[in-house]
Amino acid sequence: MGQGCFSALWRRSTHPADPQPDKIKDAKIIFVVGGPGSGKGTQCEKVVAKYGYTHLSSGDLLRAEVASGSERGKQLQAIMQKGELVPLDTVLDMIKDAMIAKADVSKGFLIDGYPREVKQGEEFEKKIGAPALLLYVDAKSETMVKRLMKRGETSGRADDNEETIKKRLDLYYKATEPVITFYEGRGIVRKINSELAVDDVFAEVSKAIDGLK
Ligand SMILES: Nc1ncnc2c1ncn2[C@H]1C[C@H](O)[C@@H](COP(=O)(O)OP(=O)(O)OP(=O)(O)O)O1
Ligand SMILES: Nc1ncnc2c1ncn2[C@H]1C[C@H](O)[C@@H](COP(=O)(O)O)O1
Ligand SMILES: [Mg+2]
Repeated sequence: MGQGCFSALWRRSTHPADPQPDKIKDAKIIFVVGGPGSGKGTQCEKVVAKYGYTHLSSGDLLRAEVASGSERGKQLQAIMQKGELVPLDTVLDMIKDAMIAKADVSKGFLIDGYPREVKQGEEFEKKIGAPALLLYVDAKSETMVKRLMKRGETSGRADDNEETIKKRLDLYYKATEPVITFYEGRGIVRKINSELAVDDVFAEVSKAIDGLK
Protein backbone atom coordinates (compact mmCIF):
# COMPACT_ATOMS: atom_id res chain seq x y z
CA MET A 1 0.00 0.00 0.00
CA GLY A 2 1.21 3.54 -0.69
CA GLN A 3 2.20 5.15 2.59
CA GLY A 4 1.80 8.77 1.50
CA CYS A 5 -1.99 8.78 1.45
CA PHE A 6 -2.20 7.62 5.07
CA SER A 7 0.65 9.52 6.63
CA ALA A 8 -1.07 12.91 6.82
CA LEU A 9 -4.27 11.34 8.11
CA TRP A 10 -2.56 9.33 10.81
CA ARG A 11 0.06 11.65 12.19
CA ARG A 12 0.00 11.90 15.95
CA SER A 13 0.70 14.67 18.38
CA THR A 14 4.47 15.05 17.93
CA HIS A 15 5.67 17.59 15.40
CA PRO A 16 8.97 19.34 14.60
CA ALA A 17 8.28 22.29 16.92
CA ASP A 18 7.67 20.01 19.91
CA PRO A 19 10.52 20.55 22.43
CA GLN A 20 9.97 17.18 24.09
CA PRO A 21 12.08 15.06 21.71
CA ASP A 22 15.12 16.55 23.52
CA LYS A 23 14.19 14.32 26.44
CA ILE A 24 15.12 11.21 24.45
CA LYS A 25 18.02 12.38 22.34
CA ASP A 26 20.64 10.69 24.55
CA ALA A 27 18.59 7.58 25.41
CA LYS A 28 20.17 4.13 25.19
CA ILE A 29 18.34 2.35 22.39
CA ILE A 30 18.29 -1.35 21.53
CA PHE A 31 16.46 -2.54 18.43
CA VAL A 32 15.02 -6.06 18.78
CA VAL A 33 14.54 -7.59 15.32
CA GLY A 34 13.50 -11.09 14.29
CA GLY A 35 10.81 -13.02 12.50
CA PRO A 36 7.24 -13.39 13.75
CA GLY A 37 7.23 -15.76 16.70
CA SER A 38 11.02 -15.82 16.98
CA GLY A 39 10.75 -14.87 20.67
CA LYS A 40 11.35 -11.10 20.71
CA GLY A 41 8.63 -10.32 23.25
CA THR A 42 9.61 -13.25 25.46
CA GLN A 43 13.22 -12.08 25.65
CA CYS A 44 12.29 -8.43 26.12
CA GLU A 45 10.23 -9.31 29.21
CA LYS A 46 13.29 -10.97 30.71
CA VAL A 47 15.49 -7.98 29.87
CA VAL A 48 13.00 -5.69 31.62
CA ALA A 49 13.14 -7.88 34.73
CA LYS A 50 16.96 -8.05 34.83
CA TYR A 51 18.05 -4.65 33.50
CA GLY A 52 15.03 -2.40 34.13
CA TYR A 53 14.86 -1.25 30.51
CA THR A 54 11.62 -0.01 29.00
CA HIS A 55 10.04 -2.42 26.53
CA LEU A 56 8.17 -0.83 23.63
CA SER A 57 6.72 -3.27 21.11
CA SER A 58 5.41 -1.56 17.99
CA GLY A 59 2.88 -4.38 17.57
CA ASP A 60 1.63 -3.92 21.16
CA LEU A 61 1.28 -0.15 20.65
CA LEU A 62 -0.72 -0.77 17.48
CA ARG A 63 -2.90 -3.41 19.14
CA ALA A 64 -3.64 -0.95 21.98
CA GLU A 65 -4.88 1.53 19.38
CA VAL A 66 -7.05 -1.20 17.82
CA ALA A 67 -8.42 -2.09 21.28
CA SER A 68 -9.34 1.56 21.88
CA GLY A 69 -12.00 1.19 19.19
CA SER A 70 -10.92 4.43 17.46
CA GLU A 71 -11.51 5.01 13.76
CA ARG A 72 -7.76 4.85 13.26
CA GLY A 73 -7.65 1.57 15.19
CA LYS A 74 -10.18 0.08 12.79
CA GLN A 75 -8.03 1.02 9.83
CA LEU A 76 -4.94 -0.42 11.52
CA GLN A 77 -6.74 -3.66 12.33
CA ALA A 78 -7.64 -4.20 8.69
CA ILE A 79 -3.97 -3.93 7.72
CA MET A 80 -2.63 -6.07 10.57
CA GLN A 81 -5.19 -8.82 9.97
CA LYS A 82 -3.74 -9.18 6.48
CA GLY A 83 -0.21 -9.42 7.85
CA GLU A 84 0.86 -6.19 6.15
CA LEU A 85 2.90 -3.30 7.52
CA VAL A 86 1.17 -0.16 8.74
CA PRO A 87 2.45 3.22 7.50
CA LEU A 88 5.84 4.25 8.80
CA ASP A 89 4.76 7.65 10.18
CA THR A 90 2.02 6.06 12.26
CA VAL A 91 4.23 3.55 13.99
CA LEU A 92 7.21 5.87 14.41
CA ASP A 93 5.11 8.62 16.00
CA MET A 94 3.60 6.07 18.39
CA ILE A 95 7.03 4.86 19.44
CA LYS A 96 8.35 8.40 19.83
CA ASP A 97 5.39 9.47 21.98
CA ALA A 98 5.79 6.37 24.16
CA MET A 99 9.53 7.03 24.58
CA ILE A 100 8.94 10.65 25.56
CA ALA A 101 6.34 9.54 28.11
CA LYS A 102 8.92 7.24 29.77
CA ALA A 103 12.04 9.35 29.26
CA ASP A 104 12.36 10.56 32.84
CA VAL A 105 12.32 7.08 34.38
CA SER A 106 13.85 4.89 31.68
CA LYS A 107 17.31 3.32 31.86
CA GLY A 108 17.13 2.44 28.18
CA PHE A 109 14.65 1.38 25.53
CA LEU A 110 14.04 -1.98 23.90
CA ILE A 111 12.35 -1.22 20.60
CA ASP A 112 10.72 -4.55 19.70
CA GLY A 113 9.44 -5.17 16.16
CA TYR A 114 10.95 -2.01 14.72
CA PRO A 115 12.54 -1.35 12.22
CA ARG A 116 10.61 -3.65 9.88
CA GLU A 117 12.32 -2.16 6.83
CA VAL A 118 15.49 -0.12 6.26
CA LYS A 119 13.55 3.11 5.72
CA GLN A 120 12.05 2.75 9.22
CA GLY A 121 15.54 2.60 10.71
CA GLU A 122 16.66 5.66 8.78
CA GLU A 123 13.62 7.69 9.84
CA PHE A 124 13.98 6.60 13.47
CA GLU A 125 17.55 7.88 13.49
CA LYS A 126 16.53 11.21 11.95
CA LYS A 127 13.71 11.79 14.41
CA ILE A 128 14.93 10.07 17.59
CA GLY A 129 18.50 8.77 17.61
CA ALA A 130 20.86 5.92 16.77
CA PRO A 131 20.64 2.44 18.30
CA ALA A 132 23.59 1.19 20.38
CA LEU A 133 22.76 -2.45 19.65
CA LEU A 134 20.54 -4.56 17.41
CA LEU A 135 19.51 -7.91 18.88
CA TYR A 136 18.79 -10.22 15.95
CA VAL A 137 16.56 -12.94 17.38
CA ASP A 138 16.97 -15.81 14.95
CA ALA A 139 14.85 -18.95 14.60
CA LYS A 140 14.00 -21.30 11.73
CA SER A 141 10.79 -20.62 9.85
CA GLU A 142 9.38 -24.03 10.89
CA THR A 143 10.05 -23.15 14.53
CA MET A 144 8.37 -19.76 14.18
CA VAL A 145 5.28 -21.26 12.53
CA LYS A 146 5.01 -23.93 15.22
CA ARG A 147 5.33 -21.37 18.02
CA LEU A 148 2.79 -18.99 16.47
CA MET A 149 0.22 -21.73 15.84
CA LYS A 150 0.57 -22.77 19.48
CA ARG A 151 0.37 -19.14 20.67
CA GLY A 152 -2.74 -18.70 18.51
CA GLU A 153 -4.63 -21.22 20.66
CA THR A 154 -4.78 -18.63 23.46
CA SER A 155 -3.41 -15.26 22.24
CA GLY A 156 -6.59 -13.87 20.73
CA ARG A 157 -4.38 -12.24 18.09
CA ALA A 158 -6.21 -11.94 14.78
CA ASP A 159 -2.94 -12.57 12.91
CA ASP A 160 -1.99 -15.84 14.67
CA ASN A 161 -3.53 -18.05 11.97
CA GLU A 162 -1.93 -20.14 9.24
CA GLU A 163 -2.71 -17.84 6.32
CA THR A 164 -1.55 -14.61 7.99
CA ILE A 165 1.50 -16.25 9.55
CA LYS A 166 2.68 -17.20 6.06
CA LYS A 167 2.26 -13.63 4.84
CA ARG A 168 4.07 -12.22 7.89
CA LEU A 169 6.97 -14.61 7.33
CA ASP A 170 7.24 -13.74 3.62
CA LEU A 171 7.26 -10.04 4.47
CA TYR A 172 9.86 -10.58 7.17
CA TYR A 173 12.29 -12.24 4.74
CA LYS A 174 11.66 -9.67 2.03
CA ALA A 175 11.49 -6.39 3.97
CA THR A 176 13.05 -6.94 7.40
CA GLU A 177 16.09 -9.14 6.81
CA PRO A 178 17.74 -6.30 4.86
CA VAL A 179 17.57 -4.26 8.08
CA ILE A 180 20.00 -6.73 9.67
CA THR A 181 22.44 -6.41 6.77
CA PHE A 182 22.15 -2.61 6.97
CA TYR A 183 23.12 -2.51 10.68
CA GLU A 184 25.77 -5.21 10.33
CA GLY A 185 27.69 -2.58 8.40
CA ARG A 186 27.76 -0.54 11.63
CA GLY A 187 29.01 -3.46 13.72
CA ILE A 188 26.10 -3.28 16.20
CA VAL A 189 24.30 -6.56 15.35
CA ARG A 190 24.37 -9.47 17.83
CA LYS A 191 22.79 -12.65 16.46
CA ILE A 192 20.90 -14.62 19.11
CA ASN A 193 20.10 -18.30 18.59
CA SER A 194 16.43 -18.49 19.53
CA GLU A 195 16.16 -22.22 18.81
CA LEU A 196 17.34 -22.85 22.37
CA ALA A 197 15.27 -22.99 25.56
CA VAL A 198 14.10 -19.55 26.74
CA ASP A 199 16.69 -19.24 29.53
CA ASP A 200 19.54 -20.30 27.26
CA VAL A 201 18.46 -17.72 24.68
CA PHE A 202 18.41 -15.17 27.47
CA ALA A 203 21.97 -16.03 28.45
CA GLU A 204 23.02 -14.95 24.94
CA VAL A 205 20.90 -11.81 25.15
CA SER A 206 22.45 -10.91 28.51
CA LYS A 207 25.95 -11.33 27.12
CA ALA A 208 25.14 -8.92 24.28
CA ILE A 209 23.69 -6.33 26.66
CA ASP A 210 26.55 -6.68 29.14
CA GLY A 211 28.91 -5.92 26.26
CA LEU A 212 27.40 -2.45 25.94
CA LYS A 213 29.37 0.37 27.50
N1 LIG B 1 13.02 -20.09 23.16
C1 LIG B 1 11.73 -20.46 23.10
N2 LIG B 1 11.41 -21.75 23.14
C2 LIG B 1 10.10 -22.16 23.08
N3 LIG B 1 9.06 -21.31 22.96
C3 LIG B 1 9.34 -20.01 22.89
C4 LIG B 1 10.67 -19.51 22.95
N4 LIG B 1 10.62 -18.16 22.87
C5 LIG B 1 9.34 -17.83 22.75
N5 LIG B 1 8.55 -18.93 22.77
C6 LIG B 1 7.09 -18.98 22.62
C7 LIG B 1 6.36 -17.95 23.42
C8 LIG B 1 5.21 -17.56 22.49
O1 LIG B 1 4.10 -18.39 22.72
C9 LIG B 1 5.73 -17.83 21.11
C10 LIG B 1 6.20 -16.59 20.36
O2 LIG B 1 7.07 -15.85 21.19
P1 LIG B 1 7.00 -14.27 21.25
O3 LIG B 1 8.00 -13.83 22.24
O4 LIG B 1 5.59 -13.83 21.43
O5 LIG B 1 7.48 -13.93 19.77
P2 LIG B 1 7.61 -12.56 19.00
O6 LIG B 1 7.39 -11.43 19.94
O7 LIG B 1 8.89 -12.59 18.28
O8 LIG B 1 6.41 -12.69 17.97
P3 LIG B 1 5.61 -11.54 17.19
O9 LIG B 1 6.54 -10.94 16.21
O10 LIG B 1 4.49 -12.27 16.54
O11 LIG B 1 5.13 -10.55 18.23
O12 LIG B 1 6.81 -18.73 21.24
N1 LIG C 1 7.41 -1.49 12.84
C1 LIG C 1 6.24 -1.78 12.23
N2 LIG C 1 5.95 -1.26 11.02
C2 LIG C 1 4.81 -1.54 10.39
N3 LIG C 1 3.88 -2.37 10.87
C3 LIG C 1 4.12 -2.93 12.08
C4 LIG C 1 5.30 -2.66 12.82
N4 LIG C 1 5.26 -3.33 13.97
C5 LIG C 1 4.12 -4.01 13.98
N5 LIG C 1 3.43 -3.76 12.84
C6 LIG C 1 2.12 -4.33 12.46
C7 LIG C 1 2.25 -5.34 11.34
C8 LIG C 1 2.44 -6.64 12.09
O1 LIG C 1 2.06 -7.77 11.35
C9 LIG C 1 1.55 -6.43 13.30
C10 LIG C 1 1.95 -7.23 14.50
O2 LIG C 1 3.28 -6.92 14.89
P1 LIG C 1 4.12 -7.84 15.92
O3 LIG C 1 5.49 -7.25 15.99
O4 LIG C 1 4.12 -9.23 15.33
O5 LIG C 1 3.42 -7.81 17.24
O6 LIG C 1 1.61 -5.04 13.55
MG1 LIG D 1 5.94 -9.85 19.91
